[in-house]
Amino acid sequence: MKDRLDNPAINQGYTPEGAENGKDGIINHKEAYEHRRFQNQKCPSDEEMKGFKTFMDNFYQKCHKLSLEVLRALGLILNLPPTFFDNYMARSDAQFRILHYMPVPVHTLLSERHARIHPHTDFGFCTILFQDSVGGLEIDPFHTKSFLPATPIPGTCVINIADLLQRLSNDRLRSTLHRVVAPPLSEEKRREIGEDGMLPPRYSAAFFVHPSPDITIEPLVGVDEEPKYAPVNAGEWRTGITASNYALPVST
Ligand SMILES: O=C(O)CCC(=O)C(=O)O
Ligand SMILES: [Fe+2]
Repeated sequence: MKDRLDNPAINQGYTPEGAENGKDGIINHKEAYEHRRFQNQKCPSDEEMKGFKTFMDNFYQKCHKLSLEVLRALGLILNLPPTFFDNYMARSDAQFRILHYMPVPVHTLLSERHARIHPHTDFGFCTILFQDSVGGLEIDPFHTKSFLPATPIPGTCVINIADLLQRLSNDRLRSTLHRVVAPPLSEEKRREIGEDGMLPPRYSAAFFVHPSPDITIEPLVGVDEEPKYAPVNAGEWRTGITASNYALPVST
């Protein structure tokens, strides 16, 4: 398919169900489209989908602005000056992902080998997550395999810390382990769906905030504090993990 995401260095386009599964062997039931700031060669044109690119570009800009404010707020917690993230974010090219989790048989999603999205941490700075009212998103704040529902609250979004902020903050901020599984169902809903019925679809949108690709992420340490992580180049980090998630060669 011409619109398919196939280049981890660009990480833009459409991903069908089954193309991105967990390394833990968990099968993911989702499809997604990724939009970028500077490169959108695989975005459907106005002839193919009228107004889609304009809508995505506009929403993207709003999320980009919000991401700068979120980072400023997180910087306050870390005692960093308000301009600290300016250079980190000057050439930021976040990945805006829209997700469709298709209807799936209840018994499939309740089996351990299946999920809407397997347990993982995101790997940029942080993620701004918008979810519909269906539910099923869960977080494991202390990485103890004890997942709690992140129940949808109308008019709000979820902010997840991701791996590069954990590294930069030398573990002061912790990357959020999360997954999407079957939503909690009332007895009545369970009866209505039945043992062999289908769970309703779920829609969400994730804005993955990544720093400028040329930046080095090196832990900020105090006097007498040891860095827990080696420095990494943000662009190589992103391309490497994307290639591994989609089982694509790095050099395509
Ligand atoms: O759909 C969601 O709520 C979560 C999506 C997610 O975690 C991801 O795409 O990395
Ligand atoms: Fe995620």
